[in-house]
Amino acid sequence: MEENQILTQRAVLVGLYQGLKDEFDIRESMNELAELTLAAGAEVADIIIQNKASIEAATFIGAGKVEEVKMAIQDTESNIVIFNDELSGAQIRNLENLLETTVIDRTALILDIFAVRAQTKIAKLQVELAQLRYRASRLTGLGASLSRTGGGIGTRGPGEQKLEIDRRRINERIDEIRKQIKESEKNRTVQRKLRKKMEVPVVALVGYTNAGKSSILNYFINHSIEGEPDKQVFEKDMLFATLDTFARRIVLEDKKEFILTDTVGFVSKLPHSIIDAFKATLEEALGADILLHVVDASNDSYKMQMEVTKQVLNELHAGDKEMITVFNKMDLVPDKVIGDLEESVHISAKTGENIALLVEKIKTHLFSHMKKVIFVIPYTDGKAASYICETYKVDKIDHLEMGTYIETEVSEADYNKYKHYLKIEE
Ligand SMILES: Nc1nc2c(ncn2[C@@H]2O[C@H](COP(=O)(O)OP(=O)(O)OP(=O)(O)O)[C@@H](O)[C@H]2O)c(=O)[nH]1
Ligand SMILES: [Mg+2]
Repeated sequence: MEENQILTQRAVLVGLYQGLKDEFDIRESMNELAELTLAAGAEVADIIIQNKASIEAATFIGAGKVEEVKMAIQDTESNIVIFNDELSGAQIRNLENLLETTVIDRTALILDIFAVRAQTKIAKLQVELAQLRYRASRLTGLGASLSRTGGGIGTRGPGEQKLEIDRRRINERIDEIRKQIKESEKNRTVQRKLRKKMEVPVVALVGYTNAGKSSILNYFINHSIEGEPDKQVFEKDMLFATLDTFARRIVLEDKKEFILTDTVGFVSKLPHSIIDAFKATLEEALGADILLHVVDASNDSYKMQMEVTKQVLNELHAGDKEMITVFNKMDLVPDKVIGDLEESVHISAKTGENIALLVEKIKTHLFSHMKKVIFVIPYTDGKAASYICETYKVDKIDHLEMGTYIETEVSEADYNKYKHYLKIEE
């Protein structure tokens, strides 16, 4: 029953822009809204755009446009209207009364996709948190919508406690989820500390949804010399295929290793509630030593997508992190002159083109400061010897008369700190 209802959902999309200069932007934005609608499992029946200098307080679009939308609903036998901008609770209620059908906004649509895609416990909690926040801020107007049941966009959620709960219960649930998220964060922090201690550097893939982040991670997993090919991550040609941060250990041919993490993709007008709810996991990923900003070079809107990614990174205070821009899907771009940034590389996760170059760049960033050393540490400084052994990958260790002999590679800071123990060449 429910499946059927989802399949037969037909949507009229409505967008508003102000002034001529935004005309191109609104088309880009509406195309994306159409893709999001498809990703949520509904069909797009019609797209209606209004150019209007000011927003109508009660109905967002003007009265004439409301009539036009109503006609479109009837003509196309649609049963949902999706607005490209965030609506207030009152606007949704007014529009639902006038249009006599379900009205949702872009935020609710994105939240809905997230609700369906969330797999792990933490992702489910984060999505529920975002949904509850969205609902809490619209309680006054959302009377009809809140009691909607029966499946379809706008009614799906990870928990069963999503409908007909009043503000107090919503707040209670928000507190409860926050606690649970914090609890699982504690475990992650322990893991992160462990990693830091092992000095395995971390590289994070970030970027617009569908850019190819998971495909790049899978390519690295396949080519890691201590491979765990069964640990491939999910990649698919759809928006928001990845909702969880996955981390995989990658070992390069020269035995240098790093952790590569995949993250949730970004999209324009990514709801604040989502950024907020995913902040904890995103911030963890963004604590990486370097970010790979993955761009779908074959997408006409790639410049806008790069801008959006940068904005979201700024919002997460990761805007000035070390970053390599990775133009991906170059196999689909016929003339290969695209965004020539200084720290950029043009690859294809599909053909493997230029991945070797990307690896070189990653290595330069992660390991160029490392120094090959031979220490002989006297037994009186056992602390230093055990620190070196715990922190770095030791190539050779021996117990000589004068002390512990260690061959390894250390950071510049530790090189300076322990240089008095360097083995003196004879
Ligand atoms: N032709 C081509 N397709 C690619 C390339 N890299 C990825 N794709 C395809 O692009 C689609 C999206 O790839 P994903 O790796 O899932 O993208 P993502 O960035 O992880 O997307 P989200 O998880 O949704 O944020 C898939 O269908 C991939 O097969 C590439 O280099 N060339
Ligand atoms: Mg992905």
